[in-house]
Amino acid sequence: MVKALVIGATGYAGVELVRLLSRHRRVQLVGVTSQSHVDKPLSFVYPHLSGHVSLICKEQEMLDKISEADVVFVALPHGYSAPVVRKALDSGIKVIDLGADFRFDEADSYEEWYGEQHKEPELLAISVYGLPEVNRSKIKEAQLIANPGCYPTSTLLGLAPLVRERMVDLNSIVIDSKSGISGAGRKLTLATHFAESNENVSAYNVARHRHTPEIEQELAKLAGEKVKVTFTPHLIPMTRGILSTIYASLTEATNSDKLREIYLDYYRHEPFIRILPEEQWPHTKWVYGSNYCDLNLRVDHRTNRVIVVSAIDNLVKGAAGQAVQNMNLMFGFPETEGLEVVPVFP
Ligand SMILES: NC(=O)C1=CN([C@@H]2O[C@H](COP(=O)(O)OP(=O)(O)OC[C@H]3O[C@@H](n4cnc5c(N)ncnc54)[C@H](OP(=O)(O)O)[C@@H]3O)[C@@H](O)[C@H]2O)C=CC1
Ligand SMILES: CC(=O)N[C@@H](CCC(=O)OP(=O)(O)O)C(=O)O
Repeated sequence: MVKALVIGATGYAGVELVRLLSRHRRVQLVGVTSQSHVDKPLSFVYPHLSGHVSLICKEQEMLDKISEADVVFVALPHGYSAPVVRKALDSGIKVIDLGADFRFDEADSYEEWYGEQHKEPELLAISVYGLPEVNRSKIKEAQLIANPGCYPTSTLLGLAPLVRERMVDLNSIVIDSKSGISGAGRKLTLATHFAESNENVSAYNVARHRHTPEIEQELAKLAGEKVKVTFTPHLIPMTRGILSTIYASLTEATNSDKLREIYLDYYRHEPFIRILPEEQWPHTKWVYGSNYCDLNLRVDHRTNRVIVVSAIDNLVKGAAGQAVQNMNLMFGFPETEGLEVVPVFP
């Protein structure tokens, strides 16, 4: 059994990790931490866990527990992971960080887009960007995984085959994404207030969302050259899910059938990627609660552009599920272990 600790278990990403890990046959949860619910049972803070998880929330400083863990999941707001990650790595424990702290190759990019100094810049050299469909072999050897952001996950999986094959103009990519409210975490804010978010759709952080450089960095690795994208996120009144609609100009005339074949081939061994039948366009409800990323695409011959649509559950493939998938790879478990759930519908 692998012993796991979840730091920040009382957040939406952390509690989703606890839900998945509580059913994982090869994992024993040995500790959960919280900032504001110390000494309360986690199942009191989140009653849906009653009867499944009996752990008491501890304060993060109680990291002496760390010595008995084999893996530590960190689900803290960005900027807070670094000291925990350092401590775990120094104790020889593998780390999967769900925040943004270790996603960039360069500390300068983090500092520019997150507006604060990086606290452990030297660890960036050993962190592996945890997108299994792209980085599987590196993940297997990693000590530190930077779990991708939810918007980048939906976008990169939608674009990887086209960008790796250089079938699109790398300066023409436009990404329009819509996220459910849980993407903003459990903390209360005006933007996520019911009266202000219900029956409302709005764009935010236009031309300056912090996931833009993350998407560009990973696309550049696939393409072998710099990529600049236009990325616009929207908040929409649903609980979970991200739908990304991606537009790009084709470098050569091609047709939808040919591109579909490329996608089917590229993802043929991927357990969590579903290329939908021709007339079915991804719905967030079709992936709800699951680790799937549903994709479909079509060529618009009038404009010679391809349109790719991608749907994930932001808390599963966009966070906790992907983290479990990464843990499975790091420990040599079957990649789908603990993640074989049928999406909840309707
Ligand atoms: N929500 C999502 O869809 C996704 C989130 N992520 C990432 O996961 C991480 C967690 O996000 P999310 O779960 O949404 O956020 P939440 O706000 O829901 O949870 C944050 C967690 O961190 C704890 N915490 C907050 N501030 C501090 C602090 N100063 N010191 C120690 N602990 C603290 C909270 O404790 P308490 O509850 O006790 O206050 C809680 O457990 C973030 O880095 C986020 O970027 C990644 C992908 C998707
Ligand atoms: C709706 C909403 O607010 N979404 C968050 C993205 C959440 C996320 O997963 O991003 P990280 O993993 O990088 O934190 C945002 O736009 O910042």
